Amino acid sequence: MFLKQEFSVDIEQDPNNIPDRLRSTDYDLILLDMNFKAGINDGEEGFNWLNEILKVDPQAVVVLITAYGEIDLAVKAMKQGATDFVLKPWKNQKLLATILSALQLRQSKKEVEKLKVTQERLQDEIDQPYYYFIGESPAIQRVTELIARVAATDANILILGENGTGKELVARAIHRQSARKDKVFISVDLGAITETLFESELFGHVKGAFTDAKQDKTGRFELASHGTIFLDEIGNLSLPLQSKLLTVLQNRKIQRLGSPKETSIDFRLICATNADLHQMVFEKSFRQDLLYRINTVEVRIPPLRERIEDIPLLTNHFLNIYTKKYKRAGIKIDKSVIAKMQKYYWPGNIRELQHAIERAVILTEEKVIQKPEILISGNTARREQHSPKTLEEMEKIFILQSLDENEGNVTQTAMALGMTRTALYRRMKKHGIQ
Ligand SMILES: Nc1ncnc2c1ncn2[C@@H]1O[C@H](COP(=O)(O)OP(=O)(O)OP(=O)(O)O)[C@@H](O)[C@H]1O
Repeated sequence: MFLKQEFSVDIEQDPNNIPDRLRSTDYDLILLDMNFKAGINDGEEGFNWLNEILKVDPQAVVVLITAYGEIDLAVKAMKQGATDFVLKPWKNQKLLATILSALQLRQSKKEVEKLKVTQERLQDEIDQPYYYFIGESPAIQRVTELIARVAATDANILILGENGTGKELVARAIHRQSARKDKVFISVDLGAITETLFESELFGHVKGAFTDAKQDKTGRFELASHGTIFLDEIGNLSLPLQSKLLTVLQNRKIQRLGSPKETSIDFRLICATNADLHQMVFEKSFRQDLLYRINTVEVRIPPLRERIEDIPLLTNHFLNIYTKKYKRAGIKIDKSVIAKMQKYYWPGNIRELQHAIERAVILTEEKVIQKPEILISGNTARREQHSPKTLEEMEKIFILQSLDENEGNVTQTAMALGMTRTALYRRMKKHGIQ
């Protein structure tokens, strides 16, 4: 009755029900009597139940209470994992003080648990090889400048681009240049989370919230506290999940599944998608209010085929990485092969280029790779599937095609195009063609 004035209290008369109760409810503290059978007062039962409790929840905070107290018993209790020991008859104020300090311990244990998970995430981050965002093309320069400008603000960012264009890399670059750089960067692939696990993954749950919820779980938003949360493939969210996410973004509060408590969270939001969200809004498959909430600034990353000037640079970058990794120092790629690579469509963008180079480094027996087949599987004419949007782009493609037909011979290409070699070189330089 006394404790009920301060706390929410469940009373259990039969200790045999303890394990079931612990599995279904997350108790902050257990006040455990030591003798349950008439005539037996050696406290052994109390010790047995203490062990059972700690088996179910090693983090449990248990205060033992008994009328038959001796120092020895108290010492034994603490050794076996009890948090404190209270003697009957108790003094209310003393009992309250004991309980409050035990609750503080419980809070600290929870904090430690959360920090452990955050620490693991940070370690994952540190273990990630740090790849610089490489590119000199005007298109990429514009992206780099935009990153620098928006990173310092806390604005919500939406990164748009085809698969493999470097959206996650850009998100990490924004985080690294922001005031939150010393805090955690949490990446969530929404495309990989099932509908049923969405809430539990993102917002967390408390023990017993559903059948498999055996432990409390910290959600990704809570983990991202004071840091950055990166929601990849946001275009894959179903409409009901979009509403749930919107509520969190509006209130900046989360509620763990099964918990009545709301927790305020401070995070910076970066989203990415390869889908055309504006079109999806038009088709009513993406909520307009959610789009407005996430796209304070939009960063568009152009596909690789629209910045072929970067191909030699990226090729060198990945060659460096993989020749080191596979101990194949000295492998080079012939210029003619690079020219062919610049004509390829690269549907998988930089990720495809990266994998192509890794594969080539593993497979090649030559010091200088002369055969484009080892790098590009498709036929280079696939570029034609992509219709140029500007005159500039058309000119570039035309020059590349002509160079291809003339097997890279600049004099013959210039003749075929009806221009001088110098004029052709000037144009090739402008378009970043090697
Ligand atoms: N400009 C770049 N410089 C160096 N490496 C890059 C660049 N852009 C992308 N990469 C590399 O290409 C790979 C794919 O990049 P990332 O995962 O960021 O792409 P994404 O657009 O997020 O892909 P998806 O849409 O499939 O999630 C990564 O290994 C990344 O390091």
